[in-house]
Amino acid sequence: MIYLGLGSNMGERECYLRQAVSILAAHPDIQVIKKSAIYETEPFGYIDQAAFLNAVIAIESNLSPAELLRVCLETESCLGRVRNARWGPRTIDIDILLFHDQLIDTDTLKVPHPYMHLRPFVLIPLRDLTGDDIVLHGLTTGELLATCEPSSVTFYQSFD
Ligand SMILES: Nc1ncnc2c1ncn2[C@@H]1O[C@H](COP(=O)(O)OP(=O)(O)OP(=O)(O)O)[C@@H](O)[C@H]1O
Ligand SMILES: Nc1nc2c(c(=O)[nH]1)N=C(CO)CN2
Repeated sequence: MIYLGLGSNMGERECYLRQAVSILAAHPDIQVIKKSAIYETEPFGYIDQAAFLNAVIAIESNLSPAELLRVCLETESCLGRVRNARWGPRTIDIDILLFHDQLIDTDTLKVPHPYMHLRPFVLIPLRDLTGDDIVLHGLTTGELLATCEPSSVTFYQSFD
C-alpha cells in the first residue's frame, strides 16, 4: 500500500482536499483504496499561519515513486499551489508518506517522509487507516504519537 498525506490552509481548504483526491482518483494508474477522516490541525513548524485541514489516503498504483511524485506535484499545480515559504501557507500539499516498504533517498524524493514520525497531523489520520500496523524508527504509530510534542488535531469531517 502507498500512503499520501494531504494538507491545506488557504481558501476553501476542504474543497482543495476533496479536489486533490478526485484528481488522483481519476488517474488511470491510481486507485484510491481508503481515506482517513479530515482533521483540523494547528500549524506545525512555522506557526504564524492559518489552521490546516489534513487527511491521509491509501492508494495502489503501478507508477514508480518518481512518477507518482510528478503526479502529486502536477495535482498541486492544478489546484493553484504557488511555492513560497518553506512550511508556509498552501492551497494543497501532497506528500508521499510511505511507498510499500521501500526506502527511497534521492535528491527529489525521500520515503518514508522524513518528518512524518514527528507530526501528529500525519500520524493521527494514518492511524485511522492502519491502526498500529505501521512501524517507523522501531515504534508503532501510537507509540510515535506519545513521543510527539502535543499539538491540536481535531476531527473536522469524514471524507465520504
Ligand atoms: N516524500 C516526499 N513527498 C513529497 N515531496 C517530497 C518527498 N520527499 C522529498 N520531496 C520533495 O520536496 C519538495 C518540496 O516539497 P514541499 O514544498 O511540498 O515541502 P513542504 O511541504 O514545504 O515540506 P515538508 O516536505 O516538510 O512537508 C518536492 O518538490 C519534492 O521533490
Ligand atoms: N498542521 C499542519 N502543519 C503543517 C503542515 C500541515 O500539513 N499541517 N504542513 C507543513 C509543511 O508541509 C508545515 N506545517
